[in-house]
Amino acid sequence: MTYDTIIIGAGPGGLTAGIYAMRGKLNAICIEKENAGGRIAEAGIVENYPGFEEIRGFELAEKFKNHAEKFKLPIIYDEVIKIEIKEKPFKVITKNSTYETKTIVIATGTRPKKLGLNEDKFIGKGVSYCTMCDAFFYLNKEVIVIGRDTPAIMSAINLKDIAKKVTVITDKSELKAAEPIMLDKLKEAKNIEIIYNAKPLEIIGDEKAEGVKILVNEKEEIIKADGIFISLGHIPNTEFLKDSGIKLDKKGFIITDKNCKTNIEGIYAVGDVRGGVMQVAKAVGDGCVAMANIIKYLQSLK
Ligand SMILES: Cc1cc2nc3c(=O)[nH]c(=O)nc-3n(C[C@H](O)[C@H](O)[C@H](O)COP(=O)(O)OP(=O)(O)OC[C@H]3O[C@@H](n4cnc5c(N)ncnc54)[C@H](O)[C@@H]3O)c2cc1C
Repeated sequence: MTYDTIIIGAGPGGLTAGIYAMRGKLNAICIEKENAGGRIAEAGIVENYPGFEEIRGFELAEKFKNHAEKFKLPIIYDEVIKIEIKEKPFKVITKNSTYETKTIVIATGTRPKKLGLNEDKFIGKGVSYCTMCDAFFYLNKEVIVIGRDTPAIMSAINLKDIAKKVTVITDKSELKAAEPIMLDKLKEAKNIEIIYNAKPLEIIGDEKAEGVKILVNEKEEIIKADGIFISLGHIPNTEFLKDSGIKLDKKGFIITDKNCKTNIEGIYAVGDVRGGVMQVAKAVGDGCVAMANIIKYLQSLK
């Protein structure tokens, strides 16, 4: 069987594309390797997705999944390991099967670059990878940003007007910014302190993160804070596209046009995997735009 469309990834972007596909009466499936709902399930409270003044991340993820299921989007739990697009129909190859399709939506999101220390047990308990999402929980409190260059600078700038104090810990001897104006903002802020050449050794705390142990000037030190933001950047989940022919930028994000179309006719990318702003509202908007264009494209084939 050849599907009209296969959506890879069941996060907010993929599930929105799925809802539009089912309402457009396409023969569609969505393939998800972990949990339908995507990364928003990792968020504590979400306060910036319109229509929901305050909702827990996992509840919003569940709502996206239930909404797609209401329109009978089939979600297949499997991991896509390769796509073959040189000939039509395209082939989507998973660990367990091979599917044929006229169009593809890539909605595989990103994963955060990790510190590689003991941070996993503190996620949602004082450790976050997302200032845009979680800064407000540290209103008038002290926070640490661990990172390098633009991601760390952006996090510190996002936090400086909310937190009482921001301590940036970096293992570099300087921070390089994508735009020099960012460095001006960093220097102007009276509540940002930067500790250079500092190697993070361990997040400290029992139930909740309480600070970071660092090695600086050959001495171990503990920097205490109410919250810790890890800002080392994001890694797009695009390894399975290696050698596929789909154009990626130098960081591995998928290059698209304003309609979310990749360099290949019939193949679209939505949400975080396109880079730029990484928020649910954008992923949902992309899912809608991509599927509306796929529906037009499929009609043009008739
Ligand atoms: C802790 C945290 C808090 C956040 N808070 C907010 C917030 O308050 N507000 C906000 O707007 N945004 C927030 N975000 C960001 C938001 O979660 C993302 O912008 C959004 O989930 C992106 O949706 P997406 O569909 O592009 O990708 P994702 O949600 O990342 O979904 C991608 C899906 O693809 C699947 N997948 C990946 N590779 C494959 C493969 N090879 N085969 C099959 N499936 C695959 C993944 O398992 C995943 O389910 C937060 C993120 C985090 C981590």
